[in-house]
Amino acid sequence: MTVLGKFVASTTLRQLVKDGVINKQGVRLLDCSFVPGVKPDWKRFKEQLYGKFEQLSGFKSIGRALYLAEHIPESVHADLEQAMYPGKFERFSHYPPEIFQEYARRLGIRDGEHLIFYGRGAYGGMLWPARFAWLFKSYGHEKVSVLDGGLNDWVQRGYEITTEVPKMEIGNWTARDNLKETLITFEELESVDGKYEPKPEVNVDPSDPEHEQKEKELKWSNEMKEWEAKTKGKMLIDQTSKINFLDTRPRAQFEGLQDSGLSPMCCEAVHIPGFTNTPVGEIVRDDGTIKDPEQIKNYLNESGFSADKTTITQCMTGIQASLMAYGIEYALPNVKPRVYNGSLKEMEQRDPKRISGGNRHIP
Ligand SMILES: O=S(=O)([O-])[S-]
Repeated sequence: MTVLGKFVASTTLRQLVKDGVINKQGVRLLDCSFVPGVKPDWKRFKEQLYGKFEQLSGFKSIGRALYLAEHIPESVHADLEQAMYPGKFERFSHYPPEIFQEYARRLGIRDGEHLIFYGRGAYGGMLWPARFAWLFKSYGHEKVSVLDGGLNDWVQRGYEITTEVPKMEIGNWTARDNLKETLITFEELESVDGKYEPKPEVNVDPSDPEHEQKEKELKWSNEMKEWEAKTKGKMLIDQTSKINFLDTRPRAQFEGLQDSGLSPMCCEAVHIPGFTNTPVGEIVRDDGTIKDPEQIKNYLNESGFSADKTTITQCMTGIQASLMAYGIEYALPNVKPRVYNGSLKEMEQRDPKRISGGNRHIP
């Protein structure tokens, strides 16, 4: 069988579909159509729905409706709202491997299979598929591909679509814990020499009338001064000359010329100083296909990226950052980027002062 690369052309996939390879000869095809909604209440989710895939699969999902309306033959629908869960700070949090494995098995996935992800929407429909590809890599599964140009490219070529849903048996896929290699956490970003020192906090509920007074006291306390002396400018996230910190959002959002989605109540401005803006849209051609590795390399180099440094990608909730990380691995296989999954939405809640670069918010 053809060796499948990180991005698979529609022509290659069509041949696999025609030859009856999908679902039969170790290759699986997953439609990742997804339309993000408001973040569900994380506490209620944790209590009632965490890991309950039977229940979760019964909820209405626009992504699933899109899949049911038309999809590539032999594909099954993979839903990000089931594969991940709303965390306290993250929009999409990672389940422990043994729970994610249950979800993957429900999709019918078996050990050793090659997974091809495709989708629709922005950036050639490759955002959600790349998020899934990165997710599987985070659980130790490297045999992943993304359909180049997504469903749109497939349909443009006049290839067949269907409404038929293949019947899948429960798979036997095994997840491994590769989360530390592919992701970076807030705690690690804010650690000093590998040790995380949490910022002192007021132990009074924000709704308590005493809260404001306690906050003022803490601000000028010796405890806070000591913490600042230990951490200021010394955290991993402060090492901006030694690490490629890439903010993959569109330029207008990075600069604050367009609504960034960040709260003006918490953040002074719109990006973290020292992060380089490398919009992920610039590694995708106008027709929605991925640019050549050489073009991606040149783009990164022109942005000040250095292949010798550690690379960390971020965006708002980890989606654009995943496509960028996946694209970097495609162009530079020796670079092993890590995605800051919580991204700016987590930073906004945990260390909003850090978001102080670029313009102030647009009115
Ligand atoms: O792609 S995103 O996580 O910034 S919404």
